[in-house]
Amino acid sequence: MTTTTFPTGTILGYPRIGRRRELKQALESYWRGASERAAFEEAAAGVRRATRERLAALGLGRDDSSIPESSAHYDQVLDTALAVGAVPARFADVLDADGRVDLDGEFTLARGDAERAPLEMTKWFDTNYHYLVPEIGPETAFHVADSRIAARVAEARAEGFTTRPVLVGPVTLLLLSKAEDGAPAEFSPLDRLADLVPVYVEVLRELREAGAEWVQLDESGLVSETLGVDADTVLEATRAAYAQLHSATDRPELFVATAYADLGDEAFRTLADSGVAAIGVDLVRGSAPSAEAVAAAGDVTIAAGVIDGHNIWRGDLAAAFATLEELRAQGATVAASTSTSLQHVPHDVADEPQLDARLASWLAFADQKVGQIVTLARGLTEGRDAIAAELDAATAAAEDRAGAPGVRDEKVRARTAALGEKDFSREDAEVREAAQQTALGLPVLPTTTIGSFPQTREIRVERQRFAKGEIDRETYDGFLREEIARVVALQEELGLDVIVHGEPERNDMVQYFAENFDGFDVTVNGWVQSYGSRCTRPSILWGDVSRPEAFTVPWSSYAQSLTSKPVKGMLTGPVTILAWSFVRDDQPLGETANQVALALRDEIEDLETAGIGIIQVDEPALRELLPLKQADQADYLDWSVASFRLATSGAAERTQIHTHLCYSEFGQIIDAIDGLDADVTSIEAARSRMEVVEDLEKHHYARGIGPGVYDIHSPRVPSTEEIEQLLETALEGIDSRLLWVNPDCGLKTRGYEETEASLRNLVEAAKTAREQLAQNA
Ligand code: MET
Ligand SMILES: [Zn+2]
Repeated sequence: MTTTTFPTGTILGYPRIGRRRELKQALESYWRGASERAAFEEAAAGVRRATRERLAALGLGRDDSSIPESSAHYDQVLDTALAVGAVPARFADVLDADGRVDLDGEFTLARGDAERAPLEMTKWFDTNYHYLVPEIGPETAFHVADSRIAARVAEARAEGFTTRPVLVGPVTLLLLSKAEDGAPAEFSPLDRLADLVPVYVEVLRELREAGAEWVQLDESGLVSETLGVDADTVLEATRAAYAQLHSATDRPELFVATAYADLGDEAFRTLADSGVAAIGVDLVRGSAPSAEAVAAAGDVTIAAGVIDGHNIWRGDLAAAFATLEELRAQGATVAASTSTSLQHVPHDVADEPQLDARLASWLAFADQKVGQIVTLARGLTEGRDAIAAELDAATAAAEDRAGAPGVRDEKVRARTAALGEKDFSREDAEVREAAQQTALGLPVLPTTTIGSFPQTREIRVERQRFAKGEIDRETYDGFLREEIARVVALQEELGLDVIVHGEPERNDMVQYFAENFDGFDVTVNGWVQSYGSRCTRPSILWGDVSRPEAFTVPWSSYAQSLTSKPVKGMLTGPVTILAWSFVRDDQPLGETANQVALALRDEIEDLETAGIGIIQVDEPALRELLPLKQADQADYLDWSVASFRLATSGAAERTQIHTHLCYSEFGQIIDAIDGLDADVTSIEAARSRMEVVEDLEKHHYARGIGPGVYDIHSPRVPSTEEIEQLLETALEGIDSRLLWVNPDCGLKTRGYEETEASLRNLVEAAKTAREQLAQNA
């Protein structure tokens, strides 16, 4: 057994897609068949190497386990699942005769193939990162199926580093898993803990052999109250798992990291009692363990997550250091850490030279945060005086930010202050339904799409050329209008009932709004991994928000001018704009949400005036921001639902307000969805095979609803029969008068060939279902 001390400063993880998204390029080129496996492996290794070198250059130690080995080709949950052989029966063939899985097997699980849907994807805690959901049943044969994490440790070792491998811990892995299809109703993946932990013991031995002195086991499952298992059961599982891991020989020291919410004394003590050597706590979202818990914890190291891993503000460094000193004064062994992995923030503020220098001085991306950790660690070793200059500089930046122009806009403040109850509600739903039926005259089971059409290479090229000034605004707008005309014509040819303009003018559904609202700035290189090779570039919401002028109206009205069918205007809702941006942390989110809502309300008014009869306000992130603690959820749902209603309730009765939410687990927030009071709601359902219908039925959901019948996350074309089947399932729980027929989400990541084929099948399936309904009537 090793007895190395825990590093004084560390981070829980680092962005892994590469500073210039090198891993994304490598993945997509491999998937396209444009590069060989060896070239892919080489590129992935290059990203890992660059990361280690960068972190060492920023001041983390090469050989003290402070650098996490947190890379993953596709997803860290998948990596851990593969390491312990959590491969569902429907993918049994990806295992070779020795029970091992290779790179292509990994991608089959992640992306599916012609016969099989991939593993389901869902949000990682309350972030916009999506992990692949392992499917575990009573028969899942856990075994070491893959040793890549150990291989990465060895690879680092060969390059002169002692890094700290990161795995999802056993309790969290099971909490985040779903029961495999066909498992008995009472089965819960956590039932398999006793079978799983021995495989972790083997993995730990491999890691030790590869040279790891510490291992990080991510157990954020311990902080969440939204995973459907009660706290006592989780603590009991934790006790059992870590007693066993602790008693294993030939293993690295155990660092259990938790993040995204308060760990709480009880869970902290459970971990400390089990003998783990270091515990990570999120002190941005949660509070430090109590003095008693610290005193009782013996010599466990507390990795105090004082630097926000989930947002980009430079923050109050002096307060962070004071927190560390306070813990230390209580007798704790303390290390400075980030509150979460830095995978949620971009690489480097220095990559954004276009940003206003003043704004830039308020920010810290991953590399700046590593710098802050190194500073705090130095303070812990050398004393506060040694870092006084850095602490003062951060304080000065925070003061500058508080008084900067635009951070407060009195006009915006006056408007939110004057809001009253009537600004949050519409006419009764039945009244609206009648008015809309008259205005729109849609058939039963109306077909539509979620908004975006494929963003072709051509669109991206033209956008680039416009951004670079190679073509003028008029030429670019002309190109976009042609694109819209093409997409409208295609939808008419396919026979869709409600038409969209296709969103070619938007590079991103949030950034587009950030660009057109005051109070935001956007980045150029600020990519953050969303899932697999997909990245988004969150905007920075730093000031009071307002809308200078109408901006979606010209596109929607142009589309409407081309067709007699209704065109659906397309906006992104306030909660999603907040969730997918880096949001100011100096006022309650609810206040910021209302500012965004008013800006959207202005746009809705203008769309209506321009003759747009259907307006969709997307809120795919509504579930994402749901607090992990039950005690905080009611307040969140109150302000988030209110902001949507504030945005939409100015609409006339005859205007049909749609909303769209993707990602499952709707049962948890169905009251809130109902509370949005949208006339029609489209949700993701194809991948989870319409599980959501049961929730809707139980809830007696009474307004328009479109559970997705076409999974747009993979290039697979669903057959007409398959869609008919899904519609049949939907009709078992949903009144035909309320059911809409649509894909799970927007089509922008898809190619035209598969999109056309899929939509053709969708329209065909709707037709058949309509005929059946007519026959049965
Ligand atoms: C992630 S939700 C996407 C909704 C958007 N209207 C689109 O179709 O792309
Ligand atoms: Zn969506």
